[in-house]
Amino acid sequence: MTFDRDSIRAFRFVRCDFDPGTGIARLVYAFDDGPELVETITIPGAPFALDGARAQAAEKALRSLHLITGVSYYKAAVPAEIRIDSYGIDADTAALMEELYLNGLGEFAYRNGLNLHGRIRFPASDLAPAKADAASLGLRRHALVAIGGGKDSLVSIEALRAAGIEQTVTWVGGSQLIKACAERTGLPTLNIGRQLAPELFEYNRQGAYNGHIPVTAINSAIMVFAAALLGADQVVFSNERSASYGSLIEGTGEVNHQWSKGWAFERDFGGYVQRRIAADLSYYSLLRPLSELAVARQFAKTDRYDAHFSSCNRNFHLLGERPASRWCGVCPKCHFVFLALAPFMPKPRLVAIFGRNLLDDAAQIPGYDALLEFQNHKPFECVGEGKESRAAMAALAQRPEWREDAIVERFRREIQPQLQASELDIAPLLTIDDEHRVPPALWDKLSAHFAT
Ligand SMILES: CC(=O)N[C@H]1[C@@H](OP(=O)(O)OP(=O)(O)OC[C@H]2O[C@@H](n3ccc(=O)[nH]c3=O)[C@H](O)[C@@H]2O)O[C@H](CO)[C@@H](O)[C@@H]1O[C@H](C)C(=O)N[C@@H](C)C(=O)N[C@@H](CCC(=O)O)C(=O)O
Ligand SMILES: Nc1ncnc2c1ncn2[C@@H]1O[C@H](COP(=O)(O)OP(=O)(O)OP(=O)(O)O)[C@@H](O)[C@H]1O
Repeated sequence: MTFDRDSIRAFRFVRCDFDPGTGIARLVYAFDDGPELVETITIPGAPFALDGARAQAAEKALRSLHLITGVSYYKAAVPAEIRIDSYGIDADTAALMEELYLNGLGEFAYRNGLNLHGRIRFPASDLAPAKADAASLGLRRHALVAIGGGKDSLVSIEALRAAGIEQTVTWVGGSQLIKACAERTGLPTLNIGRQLAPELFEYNRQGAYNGHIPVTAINSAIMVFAAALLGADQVVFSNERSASYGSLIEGTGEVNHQWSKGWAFERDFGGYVQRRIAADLSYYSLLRPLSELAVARQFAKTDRYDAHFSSCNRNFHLLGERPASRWCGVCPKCHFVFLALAPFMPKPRLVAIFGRNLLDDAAQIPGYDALLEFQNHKPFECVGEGKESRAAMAALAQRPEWREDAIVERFRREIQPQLQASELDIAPLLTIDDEHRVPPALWDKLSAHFAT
């Protein structure tokens, strides 16, 4: 099996199918006439018996999953042509996919020196069914809540618990760390299986293009498919408002590593689900109105997960080694989460979570400079905005227990004098925004919960 990315002309969505007897969905792709690349998704709870309307919604959710998950394979060669062999799509669907592939592969394109503008064209077909609003399926009031092992989803889970919403804590893939967090919630759990086509890893070894993909969009599409099968009316993510802002790169503009965690994706995909899959299925992020710092403040309210959670992405590789402890201590996410929690937690508790004090380690100065957007741009990672890092650091600079630690002391001496004091106030960054898709009745219950 040889892979020569430059000779490939077309990426093909070959077919997708779902076996209700086993709960296995098969998503099939190919480059030109090459081997079939088969990704499988396994939804626990089979056999599934679906009536006419639910079966139709599940089929539509399966197709959108097929289209979204294709991004992992398409990126290997980014050929000029995209073909869909076994079904048609309409202009609405094509537009959503073009938006997702272009923006979700923004960091990938930047790092590979590729210009994808005008290149990604999903073929809208005349054979696609006429545009029709999706029906309501009479889904039961139940939330499938995505859990990622980090602080954000745990904040949502506790908020939904406080609001009395029935929930199933749901994750994709085989992470033991996520499993441990999910079990710690004490709530019902659902672990969805996902196996990428193994040929992709071989293609990577042979020089395929590689880089970041919009993994939150993939997890979202998987969970919407699961909700349609299981009859739940809500898919809840925990993407904060800070995720909508990318890194500002000189000469390039904004590149957002976490584009599919941002508002534009949530708005457009959530609208698509209600328009095209099921009118009573809501996809939303419960934390959209909150900044990263506001989420950190919520997380600090309980120590229930201190010994279980980790936001360090090095835990989540499919292949290769994982860090020896839950926090590697040297990556942007470790840096940021330590800093974001510090204003809201007693110092001994925070140091016990990480096993060390990252703010008293001068070797971490370059990492913190990037977070502060000082002589560097925000890292390509899931971290808060530069203004949040600067405000958190300024708050610590006033605290006797933090101000002499190496990184805080250096911030006071070298960076703070160059900044406007008015921009370093933490309070305005903790305000609740009103741009979100949280169902109004739930938001009425939760806005007070999130305000302090
Ligand atoms: C864990 C991680 O950060 N992985 C990124 C890393 O991948 P790496 O090559 O080091 O190892 P693996 O994760 O084991 O993946 C092996 C290859 O598989 C391909 N692949 C994997 C998953 C997938 O859904 N599609 C794929 O095509 C890929 O070719 C891998 O090389 O570097 C990769 C290249 O930059 C990243 O794509 C890997 O990111 C994962 C997809 C991932 O799950 N990352 C999340 C921890 C993550 O970044 N979450 C974001 C959310 C933002 C968003 O939705 O865009 C975040 O926290 O910022
Ligand atoms: N394996 C997964 N399965 C399902 N959802 C996931 C998975 N990994 C991450 N998510 C979800 O994707 C969104 C973004 O993930 P992210 O890593 O930012 O959140 P987190 O793990 O909850 O918190 P943190 O930012 O502290 O890591 C969250 O809603 C999270 O629940």
